[in-house]
Amino acid sequence: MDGAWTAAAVRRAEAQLMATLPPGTLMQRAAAGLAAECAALLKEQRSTRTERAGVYGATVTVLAGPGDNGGDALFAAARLARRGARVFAVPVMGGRVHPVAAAALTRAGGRLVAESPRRCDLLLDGVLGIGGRPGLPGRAIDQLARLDAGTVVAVDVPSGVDVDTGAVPASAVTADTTVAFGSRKPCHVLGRAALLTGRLVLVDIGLGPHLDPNPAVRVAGETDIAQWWHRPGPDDDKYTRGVVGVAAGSDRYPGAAVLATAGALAGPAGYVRYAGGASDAVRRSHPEVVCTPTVKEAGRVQAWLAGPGFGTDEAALGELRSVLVSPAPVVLDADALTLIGEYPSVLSRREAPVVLTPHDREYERLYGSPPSEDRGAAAAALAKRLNCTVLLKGHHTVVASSDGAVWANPTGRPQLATAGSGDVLAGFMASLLASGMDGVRAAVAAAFLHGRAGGAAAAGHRTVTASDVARALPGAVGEVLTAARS
Ligand SMILES: NC(=O)C1=CN([C@@H]2O[C@H](COP(=O)(O)OP(=O)(O)OC[C@H]3O[C@@H](n4cnc5c(N)ncnc54)[C@H](O)[C@@H]3O)[C@@H](O)[C@H]2O)[C@@H](O)CC1
Ligand SMILES: Nc1ncnc2c1ncn2[C@@H]1O[C@H](COP(=O)(O)OP(=O)(O)O)[C@@H](O)[C@H]1O
Ligand SMILES: [K+]
Repeated sequence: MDGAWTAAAVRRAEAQLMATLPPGTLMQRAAAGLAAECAALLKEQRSTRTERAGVYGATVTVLAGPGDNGGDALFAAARLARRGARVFAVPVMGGRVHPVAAAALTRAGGRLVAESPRRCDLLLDGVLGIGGRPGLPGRAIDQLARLDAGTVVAVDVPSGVDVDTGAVPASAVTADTTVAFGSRKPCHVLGRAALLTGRLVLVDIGLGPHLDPNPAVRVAGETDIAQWWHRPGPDDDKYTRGVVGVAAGSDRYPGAAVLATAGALAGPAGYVRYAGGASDAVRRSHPEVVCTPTVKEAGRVQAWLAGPGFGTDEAALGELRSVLVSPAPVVLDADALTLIGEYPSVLSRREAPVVLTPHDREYERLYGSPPSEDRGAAAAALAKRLNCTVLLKGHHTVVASSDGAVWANPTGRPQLATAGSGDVLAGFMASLLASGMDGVRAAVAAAFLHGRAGGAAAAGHRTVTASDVARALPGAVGEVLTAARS
């Protein structure tokens, strides 16, 4: 399991590490990694001035703030200047810059200027790092507005974001690449700041052994998911692999039933039962699913999904109650969330795990106000209040457990925002629960694999439908299980 650490946690780890090293070592490690990444980017890109790719002759502009973040940027720029780049550094906070790094840059042939050429091949954002408060100084805003950069590289974090929460309450840099030192920070994986981060490159400066083993935000990878996955063995049968029940869809919305069962079929459970008013449509699309009209007639299952497209009337409320009296873990999505918002008491006295999967509007129905920009805290607050696991959907989906642990999903892309894609996710997650995975892991793994499937389905900029995502799920599962073995 990987993670993201707050500014304070990074500083504690840095202090421990720095005590073992000669002064300036860490900044040189950071600058060397940053310069290497910039050189690689310049090799991929033809300079607008020289029409040649590479560091030599490329124009590099540095926006330099007053602290060590500016220091990293200036030391890295000095390395590029030594390799023949034309470097212009613009101090953006009243002329205050890291003095030793600025001297290194000028020695290497770079220039400190009040204004750089309007066009540059690479813009280094060294305005603010983990010492930054949200927002940018006015001079940085002006420079960003006038510069035309081939590529924007943020040093450690995109300046202006709230490093610890991923909120972006004021102006901030939009980076193509962010080169982070030592560890991820929450702004790289949460909220709008994660979008401004662009591609994330981690430079190892030796911090790992000094970081708190409990990161502020957890980030699952292929190895975690492969470890959690229940692989069928020779003694398994369809029942021991888990039976998943899907209470979704209706005469009016048969599609939700078809998509939710498609998601469930892509998971590890051995048997999918469907309960609801869309049996004909489900049977036509998925002959392997066993259908009944109601939850009570469905028999025993190891996990339920309830909600997508099943309506919010009395009958739907009755079906939701039937699901919630079963001792099995449940995923509640879509209409079930609306019903929970109206009748929160249906969740009381429930002991088996519940995973709620709201998007922002559903969150508001459940919590009474929209999620704050601190999406980790927002998901955790709802999870605590309702004593459930919460998967808060969005461009960077967040999972929170009722005890306050927050996970950020590293996969996914905007093409997943397509009607019915949430139904597929919910069905798939219920199958993970039925196979024996706990609520938090099922939510984290489902979001990860759903994002991967969306990515595979959208390869080559293809338009993606929810059915495409469902079809791509088994491939995404196979890829993750295979990668973790090799
Ligand atoms: N501490 C270390 O050993 C290392 C730190 N490194 C770099 O150091 C950075 C942190 O440097 P600093 O602690 O000097 O802090 P920053 O460079 O992030 O910020 C400098 C100062 O800017 C001012 N400031 C903050 N927010 C502002 C705002 N919104 N508007 C105007 N002024 C504002 C504050 O006075 C702050 O102390 C990291 O992000 C990383 O880039 C790396 O060199 C690796 C090693
Ligand atoms: N901008 C975005 N970028 C990436 N993924 C997104 C974005 N917006 C939504 N998603 C994902 O798309 C899915 C949409 O689910 P949902 O809103 O429930 O749709 P539906 O109800 O139509 O099935 C979720 O997995 C969500 O995380
Ligand atoms: K920065």
